[in-house]
Amino acid sequence: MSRALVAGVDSSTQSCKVVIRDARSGALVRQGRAAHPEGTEVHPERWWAAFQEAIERAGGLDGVAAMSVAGQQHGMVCLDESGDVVRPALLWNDTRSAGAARDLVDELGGPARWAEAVGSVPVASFTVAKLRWLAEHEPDNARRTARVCLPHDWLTWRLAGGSGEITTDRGDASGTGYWSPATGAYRTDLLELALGAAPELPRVLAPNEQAGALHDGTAGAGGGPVRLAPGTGDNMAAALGVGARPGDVVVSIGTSGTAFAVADTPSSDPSGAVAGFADATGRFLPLVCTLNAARVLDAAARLLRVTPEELDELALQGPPGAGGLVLVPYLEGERTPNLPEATGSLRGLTLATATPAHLARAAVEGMLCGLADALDALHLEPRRVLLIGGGARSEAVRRIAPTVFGRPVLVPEPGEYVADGAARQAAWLLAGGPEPPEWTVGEPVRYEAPPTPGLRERYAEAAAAASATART
Ligand SMILES: Nc1ncnc2c1ncn2[C@@H]1O[C@H](COP(=O)(O)OP(=O)(O)O)[C@@H](O)[C@H]1O
Ligand SMILES: O=C(CO)[C@@H](O)[C@H](O)COP(=O)(O)O
Repeated sequence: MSRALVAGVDSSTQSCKVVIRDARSGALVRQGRAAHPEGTEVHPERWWAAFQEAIERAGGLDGVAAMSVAGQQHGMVCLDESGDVVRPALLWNDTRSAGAARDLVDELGGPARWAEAVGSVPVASFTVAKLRWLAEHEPDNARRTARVCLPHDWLTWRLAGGSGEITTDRGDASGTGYWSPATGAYRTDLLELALGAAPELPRVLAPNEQAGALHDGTAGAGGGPVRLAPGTGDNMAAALGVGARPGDVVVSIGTSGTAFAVADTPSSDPSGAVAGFADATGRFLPLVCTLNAARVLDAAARLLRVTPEELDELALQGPPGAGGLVLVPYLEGERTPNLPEATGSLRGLTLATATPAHLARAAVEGMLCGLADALDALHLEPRRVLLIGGGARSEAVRRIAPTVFGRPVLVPEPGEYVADGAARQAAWLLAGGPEPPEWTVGEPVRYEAPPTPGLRERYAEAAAAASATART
C-alpha cells in the first residue's frame, strides 16, 4: 500500500509555501512556493492564486490524505451575506489602525482591562483595531460585513468550497482581540465595541478537529476526500514545526520578528509587550512581535546595491559594534515598542564608520537588538533559543545573534517550519490522539560568541531618541 502524505501550507506575508510530507515519519517528499503581492492590504483572492501556484509547483496533491493551512495572523477578512469579500484584507503590518487601537484601549478603561479580557493589549496589528478603523472610515463596508475571519480561516473555507461554516483554531483566534485564551470563549462585547455590530465569527475548533474536506473532489490517499485540519496562525504552526518544548524560546526572523515560548498557562501582560496567545496544541504561546525583521536586511542590501550573500560578507567584515554606528530599524513604524509612526534612524556616523561594512553590520545588529529586547520582554530563562525564518538563512545573522543576545543560539536546518507545523497538524488529524505525532527534527547547529560590550546600551539610547522623535 502506498504511504499516506500530508500537505502543510504557510500563507505568510511575502509568499505561500507548501510542503508535502510523509504522514507517519514527517519525511519531506516535495515542496513549492509562490509570491504574494507587495503592500499591507491584499485581496484574499491573491492568496488563493498564490496557493494554487505553490501547490502546482509542489507537484499537486497526489497521495495527500490531509491538509492544513497556517497563515499570517490578525489580517481582517470581511465577507458579506453572500460570502463575497467586502474589501481587500488589512494585514497585521498595516498601521492605519493605530489610532483606533489607542481609542479602544481607553474606552475599555486602559491596557490592564484588555490584558485581563483577552490576554493581549490591542495595537494596530490586531483584528479588533482594524474593525474599529473600518467602522470609522468605511461605514458602508462595515455595514455590509456579515462575517469576519482571518487569512487562514478564509483559505481553509475556500478549500472546502467557499460555502457553509467558517472555522478557526485557538491559536489564530487569540490574535483577534475578541477571543480569550484563558476562557476559550469569544468576547462579542469587544467586537461590538469595535465595529458597532457583531458579525458572525468562525467556530473555534479543537486542536485536531476536522475543518471539512477539500471541495474539488480531489481524492485523497485511499480514495476518500482530502481532509482539512483546523490550521492556525503562522507562529503557532512554527512552534509545532520546529518541535518547540517548554523551556525553548523560538526567535523567528521573517517579515515580522517574533520571540515566543510554549507555556502551560495563559499569560496577560498589561504593558502590552507580550501578547498572550494560545498555541495549536491546547497550550499557550506568549509572543513578542516586531514589525521590522528580514526586510531590514533586504533594505540594507538595496541601499548598498549588494546581494544578500554580499551583505553577509560585509556585515562579517564590519567590527563588532560597527564602530559605534547604530541603525534603529523602525522602517515600517514599530509594534514593540508601540511606535506606529516611527521611522528608522542611523546614529554614530563618522568618517570612520561611513563604510559599507559598518552599515551592513549596523543593519544586522540593529535588527537583532530589537529582537533581543523582545527576548528580554518574555522574562524567561530559556533552555534553548532557536532561530528560524527566512532571515535565519543569513550566515551573518546566525553568527552575530549570540553577540547581541548574550547567549548561544541554535539554528535548525533551513526549512519552512510554518508549513511543516501545518503538515504535522494534518498528520495529527489523521492519527488522532491527544498529542501531535512525533516527527524527527534534525539536530540544530549551535552558534556561540561573546557578547559585544556596550552594543545593547548604545542601541537603547538610539532607540529612545528615535522613539522621542516619533512621539513629538
Ligand atoms: N539568505 C538570506 N539572507 C538574508 N535574508 C534572507 C535570506 N533568505 C531569505 N531571506 C529573507 O527572508 C524574508 C522572508 O522570510 P519568510 O520567513 O519567508 O517571511 P514571511 O513568512 O514573513 O513571508 C525575505 O525578506 C528575504 O529577504
Ligand atoms: O503579527 C504577527 C504576530 O503577532 C506576525 O508574526 C504575523 O503573523 C506575520 O508573520 P510573518 O509573515 O512575518 O511570518
